[in-house]
Amino acid sequence: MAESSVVVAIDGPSGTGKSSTSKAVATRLSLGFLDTGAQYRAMTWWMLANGVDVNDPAAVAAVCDKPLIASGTDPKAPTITVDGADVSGPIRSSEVTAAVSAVSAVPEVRARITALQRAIAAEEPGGIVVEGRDIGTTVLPAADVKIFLTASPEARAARRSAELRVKAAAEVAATREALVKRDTADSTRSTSPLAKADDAVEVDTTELTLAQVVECVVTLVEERKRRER
Ligand SMILES: Nc1ncnc2c1ncn2[C@@H]1O[C@H](COP(=O)(O)OP(=O)(O)OP(=O)(O)O)[C@@H](O)[C@H]1O
Ligand SMILES: Nc1ccn([C@@H]2O[C@H](COP(=O)(O)O)[C@@H](O)[C@H]2O)c(=O)n1
Repeated sequence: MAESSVVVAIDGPSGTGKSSTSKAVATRLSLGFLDTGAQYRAMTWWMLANGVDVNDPAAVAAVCDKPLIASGTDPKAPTITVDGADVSGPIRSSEVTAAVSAVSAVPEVRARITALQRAIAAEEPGGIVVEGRDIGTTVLPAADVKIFLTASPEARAARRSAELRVKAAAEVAATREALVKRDTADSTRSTSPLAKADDAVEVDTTELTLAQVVECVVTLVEERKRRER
């Protein structure tokens, strides 16, 4: 690890705080930030916009090299574009969220997006925080620091519901069900499933505030940098 450069991989299930933590850690340590879920969402958005049957892996594989997906890595203002158009809003729609696990399970999609992620990480000379599901296991197995965030399904559903301003008990329960369903699909696909790398540090965020999680990760990164000196 070069003195001034550090690569941090943050993985975990949905709603565990990967994006919020990664952005804050990257800002604190002046590193780049990459939201890899946004890239799978961008691919999914393009498939839906172009009438591709997302439940047909062969159809998805046949066209997944067509959209030009680009990510900006400033943690204070990350961007995601498809063929030059800003898709940061549309990729968060419920249609995209419901379809993304099917698209991200297609090996050809993963091969293309993994190559893109590695290229982006390599272009950040000062280092980067990359968050997703398979960063520590597959995309950047030599990352300097690997974190696997977890939280109970109840805590995650409560966080996501607060974000979406959902209050009714039935809607919170539906949010919980949707999170668990996506985690199950992401953990059981055959190519590069959601998994903790053997050398990742697991942080259960259920009872922690976001500030506490950020502090914990910054401490782990700084300890690693000290060991390297
Ligand atoms: N430790 C925490 N305590 C309370 N709320 C948190 C905590 N961490 C994150 N949050 C909130 O939970 C919500 C989900 O966080 P975030 O989007 O960072 O999770 P994620 O793991 O990246 O989710 P996804 O994988 O679905 O994109 C956000 O509203 C965020 O502000
Ligand atoms: N490294 C990754 C990151 C994400 N995915 C897939 O994208 C979906 C959306 O991710 P969010 O973080 O935006 O919720 C996720 O459910 C996975 O299907 C992935 O496969 N690998």
